[in-house]
Amino acid sequence: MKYMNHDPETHPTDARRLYREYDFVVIGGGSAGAVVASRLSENPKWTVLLLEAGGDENEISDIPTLAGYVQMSEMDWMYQTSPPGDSPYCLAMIGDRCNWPRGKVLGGSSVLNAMIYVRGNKRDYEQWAANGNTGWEYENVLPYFLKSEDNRNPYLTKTPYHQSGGYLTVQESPWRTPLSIAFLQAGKEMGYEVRDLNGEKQTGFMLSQGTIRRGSRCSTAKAFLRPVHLRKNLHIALRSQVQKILIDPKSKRAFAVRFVRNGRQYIVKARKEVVLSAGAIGSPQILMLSGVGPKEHLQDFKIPVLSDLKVGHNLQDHVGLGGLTFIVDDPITFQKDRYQTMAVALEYILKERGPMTSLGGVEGLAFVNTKYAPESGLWPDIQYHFAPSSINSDGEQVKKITGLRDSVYNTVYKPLKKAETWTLLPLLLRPRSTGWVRLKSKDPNVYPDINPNYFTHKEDVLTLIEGIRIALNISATQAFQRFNSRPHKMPFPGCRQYEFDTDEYWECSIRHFTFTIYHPTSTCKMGPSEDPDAVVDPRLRVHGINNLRVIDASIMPTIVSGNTNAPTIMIGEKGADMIKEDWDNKIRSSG
Ligand SMILES: Cc1cc2nc3c(=O)[nH]c(=O)nc-3n(C[C@H](O)[C@H](O)[C@H](O)COP(=O)(O)OP(=O)(O)OC[C@H]3O[C@@H](n4cnc5c(N)ncnc54)[C@H](O)[C@@H]3O)c2cc1C
Repeated sequence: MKYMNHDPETHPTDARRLYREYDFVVIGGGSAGAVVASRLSENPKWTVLLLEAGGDENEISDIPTLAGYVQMSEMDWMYQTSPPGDSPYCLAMIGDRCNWPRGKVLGGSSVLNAMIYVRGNKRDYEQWAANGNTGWEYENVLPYFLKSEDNRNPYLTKTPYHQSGGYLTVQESPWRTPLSIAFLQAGKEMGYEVRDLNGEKQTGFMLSQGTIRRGSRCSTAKAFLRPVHLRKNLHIALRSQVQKILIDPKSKRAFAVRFVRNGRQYIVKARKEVVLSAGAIGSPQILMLSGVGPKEHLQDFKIPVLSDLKVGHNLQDHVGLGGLTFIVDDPITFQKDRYQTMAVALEYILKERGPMTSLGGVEGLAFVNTKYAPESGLWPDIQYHFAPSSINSDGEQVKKITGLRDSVYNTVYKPLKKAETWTLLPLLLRPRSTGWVRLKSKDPNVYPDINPNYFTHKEDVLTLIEGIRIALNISATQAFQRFNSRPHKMPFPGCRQYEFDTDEYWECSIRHFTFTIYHPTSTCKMGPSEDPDAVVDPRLRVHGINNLRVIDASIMPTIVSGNTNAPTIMIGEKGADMIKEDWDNKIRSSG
């Protein structure tokens, strides 16, 4: 028992008896919320309540290669995009709708994600700052990336861009296929550098860095909440779904939160602040239900408007072509039959090594420039995820979680059942097309309308087509030709009328196998009061409302050029520090 108390990896307890009032109530224990709750409760004089709609993570979600199996489980909200309008997408999926998994579990989407650790490009943050978000320049956010980090690759911690000793363990997977080396060699052949893409420059190729610890997933719950599970001033309430933030209409002060737990409704008060960290879908939904959002939209649902803000607008996501598959001859790829064996499982359990530590199957990453990228070459517009597997490699699990239609799977991927395959996912880093999250009902249990509006801007389509052509060039390098790599040319049933490799063929393909790696952001955009689209100010306080902040991926003014988990954790760190600074200043000025 004593050992359990002191083990920094003992799971936090689900608080049974809650106080009526806390200094801070944090809504959502995801990538950002877990960080915020952990950091705020460092002050022993403050009481903090963390409300999380889901339960706890488990042994399955801990295993990196099983990342895809956590989707569509009870840990997943299982959102879907609404069917598209004039700009078609997700046509290869049942009902023309893409699945949008989000974590409904302590640790949030960091429990479902592929664990890839990428910080984005310096210029992303310079752009945020240039748009009025003072304090978010790269030099101001880098210290917060470092503060979290416990990097376990010594060659990286020697540089000024990495740190050890933080809560969040980051490391390369201890295992990889030989094709990962071909991927790096291909990059060199094409004139790119193999470098730390989280370091000085982002352009180039590298082996994936991931949020894993001793071969297992390092979610933000594991990283930031387990080590503080003995703190008396931090209560974590699981299976507690927030319905509304209560805001006094006169003073415009957020003073309490209403939530449902085990079928009962509760109200808990916040003495100092309410912090909303429910993610890019949950946060705008809760704000709108609480009277903060676009006036006309709220009036449609007869919700009294307390602050007329563009909540839910500006939805951004990284989108690309899924299922771009290449075939090789040698038995060196990641196939279910080859790697889901007892020997592999034992290697993972006993040695914390082996194929099961592979980061969601993504072994390599690259950032490259199409002809549309800025001339400096330092702000790439396409990212690749390299996987030594494809849609067919994991039985029908990938088909299930992507929602692929039988007709597509059976004609394009099923014939590859026995083939040795690998995949490149070309992803658009800075999409011009933006979408929205809107209420469908006043009922908090009804999921909102999620419309990413992919490909409404022609430039997005053209850039992605360039990205696909560069991917074909990667397969054509000597590094991959050693394995006789060639593209799988079977068209999607809806694209048979186009000749392979024409622009029309690729546009049709991306509108069919539209693939997101689930990076929705920007629905509660950060910006100064002059910015008509801003929801929160640069200190993450909701415009027009007192004592309410949003701290999660939804505040990004523009999506970062890279995977969004690490930047969201950084936002959690910086947001928590701003709260500390602001309350410190208040005490000083009142004393
Ligand atoms: C399948 C998948 C793969 C991904 N792969 C990667 C990757 O490899 N690398 C990467 O960098 N990024 C990846 N991402 C994206 C990344 O994980 C997210 O950007 C990040 O986790 C977002 O953090 P957040 O704090 O904004 O939201 P979340 O982490 O989603 O947290 C929101 C939390 O709020 C809770 N919540 C929501 N509504 C309520 C409510 N009403 N009441 C109480 N609680 C509520 C949720 O249950 C959740 O725990 C992936 C995402 C997914 C889904």
